[in-house]
Amino acid sequence: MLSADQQSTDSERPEAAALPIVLEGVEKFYGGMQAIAPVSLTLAGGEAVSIVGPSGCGKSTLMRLIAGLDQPSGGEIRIGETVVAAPVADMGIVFQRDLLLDWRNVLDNVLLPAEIKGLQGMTPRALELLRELDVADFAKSYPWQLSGGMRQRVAIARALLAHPGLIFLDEPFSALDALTRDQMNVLLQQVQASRNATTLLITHSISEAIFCADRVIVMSGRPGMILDDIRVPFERPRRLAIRETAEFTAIGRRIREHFERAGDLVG
Ligand SMILES: Nc1ncnc2c1ncn2[C@@H]1O[C@H](COP(=O)(O)OP(=O)(O)OP(=O)(O)O)[C@@H](O)[C@H]1O
Repeated sequence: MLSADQQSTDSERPEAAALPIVLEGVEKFYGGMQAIAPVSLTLAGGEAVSIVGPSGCGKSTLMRLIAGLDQPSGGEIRIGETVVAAPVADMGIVFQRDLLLDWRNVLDNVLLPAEIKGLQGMTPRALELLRELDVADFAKSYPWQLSGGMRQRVAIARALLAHPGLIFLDEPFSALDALTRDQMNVLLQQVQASRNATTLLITHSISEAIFCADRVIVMSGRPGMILDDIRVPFERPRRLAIRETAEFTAIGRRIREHFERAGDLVG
């Protein structure tokens, strides 16, 4: 017999519709300092987009503006038909620091957004996500018992819990060792491929930006502006071996040349 928790329906909601994101002349000043020069950009619903650029060029600022966590100094951001003026409800977000609560076990960490939003019966959904991210065996463990890669898997599960139509990832893997980061890149593109969410990934890694995205936006040093917008042609699911192909290498070279020209080095 199902428990009361399992009988509820929030857990079975369909994936949210993937929404397009439109930026028109978006700029940001902090005091007299221009962090972002006017940026215009359209992300199609369901598109997986990476933003790569030198440190301090405004990548995180841009993501915060799109997520409604900060307001632009000029221009407009729309998600679907709605102008962003407050934190966006339909989003899952993953940061470099996983922000897991050490006193809650893994399952309860994943369920935290459901508690905050008052969603009922999300335990089956949370367990299903932990299975998808290959950490179900650790559902009753505490974050401090997990490796960095496992913690980020849990953070991704938490971000996906409420079926978000938008997934934002701000340098999610930059604290991980190289091998774990490769595994997480494969996992992320699997997660993207099996969902219909618009995904924005911020990264310093050119290789990660290409591997995980349908499109790479290259930003200049501060004030951040768009230098290039590159379509990534590889089919999904992707294997790490595509990084050795001439096509992948050529995209990497094209991105690197922007930074070499400007004197910025990116990993
Ligand atoms: N709340 C703030 N108040 C004042 N200045 C800020 C604030 N947030 C960011 N900045 C400044 O705006 C610029 C862009 O910062 P942002 O964090 O968006 O860059 P980034 O490209 O994400 O950098 P990194 O790759 O190093 O994380 C930086 O010069 C930063 O110091």
